[in-house]
Amino acid sequence: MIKFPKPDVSQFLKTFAIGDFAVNRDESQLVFSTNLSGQYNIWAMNFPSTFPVQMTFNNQSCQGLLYDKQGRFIISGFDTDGDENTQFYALPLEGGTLKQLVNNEKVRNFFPALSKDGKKLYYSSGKGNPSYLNVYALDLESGEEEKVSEGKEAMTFLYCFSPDESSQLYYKMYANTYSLMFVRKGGEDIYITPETDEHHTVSDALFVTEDLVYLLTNYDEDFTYLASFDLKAKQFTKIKAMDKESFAMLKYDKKNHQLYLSSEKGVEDYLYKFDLSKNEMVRMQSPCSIIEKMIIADSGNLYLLGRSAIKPHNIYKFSADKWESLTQYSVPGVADEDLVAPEVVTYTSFDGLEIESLFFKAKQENDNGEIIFWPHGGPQAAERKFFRASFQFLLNHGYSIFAPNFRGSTGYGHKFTKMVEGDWGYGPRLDNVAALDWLIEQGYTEKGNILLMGGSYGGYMALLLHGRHADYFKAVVDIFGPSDLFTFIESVPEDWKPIMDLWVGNPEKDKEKLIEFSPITYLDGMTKPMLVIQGANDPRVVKEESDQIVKALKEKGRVVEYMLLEDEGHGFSKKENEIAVYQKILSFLSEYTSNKVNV
Ligand SMILES: CC(=O)N[C@@H](C)C(=O)N[C@@H](C)C(=O)O
Repeated sequence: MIKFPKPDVSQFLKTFAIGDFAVNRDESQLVFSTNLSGQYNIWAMNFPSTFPVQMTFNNQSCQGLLYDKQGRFIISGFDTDGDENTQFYALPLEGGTLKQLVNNEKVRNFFPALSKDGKKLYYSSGKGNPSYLNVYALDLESGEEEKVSEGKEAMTFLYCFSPDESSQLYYKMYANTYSLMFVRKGGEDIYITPETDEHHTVSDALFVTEDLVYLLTNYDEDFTYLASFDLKAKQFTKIKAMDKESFAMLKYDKKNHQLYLSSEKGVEDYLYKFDLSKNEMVRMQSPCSIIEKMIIADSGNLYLLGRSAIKPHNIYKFSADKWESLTQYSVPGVADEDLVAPEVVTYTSFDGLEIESLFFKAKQENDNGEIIFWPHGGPQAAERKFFRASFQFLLNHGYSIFAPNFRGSTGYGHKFTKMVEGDWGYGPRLDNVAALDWLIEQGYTEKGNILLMGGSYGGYMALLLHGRHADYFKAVVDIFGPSDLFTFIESVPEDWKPIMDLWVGNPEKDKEKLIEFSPITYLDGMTKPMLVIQGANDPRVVKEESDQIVKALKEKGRVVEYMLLEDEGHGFSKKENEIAVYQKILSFLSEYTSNKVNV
């Protein structure tokens, strides 16, 4: 028999991803945004065939994908090379040429929604109100546009319509941990959680009838539960909570009068069905450990986008009590047994707080004894059991990866998530230091021998840990991390600015704290070799955040390499760039470890 060579490690980076999807009403077509051609485009499956057909060729990732309710066209949002200034387009069902509908240059537009007759496109936009957003209705026949709502006090989005479109649900975001929803009905705004000064969130909601809304909220609780709001009686009712789980997504199956819910519990998601007639919650088997989107068709069929630790993005269909995988994405040429699933470990932090973490241990035959310490981004997010091609690539090269869900992470209750607010650089930093000490105590590594890498808030934490605790590390990779909290606060998108005081701090009132928490304060401590990676169009952590730390370190004569990607934003959306970035990281890491590889 022919003996084939081991898979080329660059194959890990040739795994495709799916950003979004939509299904038309009669389920004859499904469209999805994927990088199958190396760059993100929209592709379709024209059922019964599941063979993917390319629909767009503009090579941009898509934000917002929906069908006209009568199935005549598709609406899609695209930005330009990661600038997040999303504009909306119509796309014919057979694909091809896009027709631009919304062109608010250099403006952020969000959440497209179509009227039932498909004549009006509603969207939330920074146009005329960059901090709090306005909602516009564009008449697709006449091209005339009217402002239907003006955001005040907080970023305000149109969320969805009632069945006869006479009322709308609006989402008002004061912070990641403080977001309310209200129904606009007959000129009145009716909040769907009881009035309180206590911060809480409404993370999803929908109309089941004109007068009945179901919602997910943590009002008066730490974890998010299912509740209802009766618009006639103005009555809020708690319906169902699950122990230490937060419901995250809610969908209504009208045909079977039931709800589908996803819930977050630490590093994985669960899937539930709630029978509205019997008030009964049943846990379902899920095809993946992380659920990213669900759509319920009129027939009651459930479509789900998700991924697992060793399985990349796929779209699944649940019909007649069976799951079917509509896409077949996997790591090309790599067997499941060559991929690494993480172990879930818990350690105790400096003040007794328990921190759950994912530990990806390189397979014995690949293990080079090196550990990469990975603080995640967000920070109000978490490292979870989702496939990352970059992790599998590094694991295959022998690097183990440790990723702690330090205080501030999601998935452990509202109080835990709030712990990072106004405390970017103390508690979370010491949770990371406790993780480093745990790794050393357990004999996995030694002080001074650890590789440090993170993106965004994780990049910020990598810089801060480097500046204040350099003795743990031998090399550091910062991927678009804020380096100075004062310049970061000033340069974020306008619609983030109202949340900055609570989230990060106020430059005047919290001046001392922001100096203490800014990595740039600790330049003298940053003595280890460093690689900085940045997308030139990143609107969240702008290029200047990386430019200034690189310049300051170079002036001090430190070893620092800088990789700038001209056509990327807050992430690497183009395969060619993604491969170049991780090849660069690999060669950088191997230069500072005993492990020499040819790349
Ligand atoms: C407002 C907010 O929480 N934004 C996050 C999703 C985000 O983009 N944070 C950056 C700083 C990151 O860490 O990714």
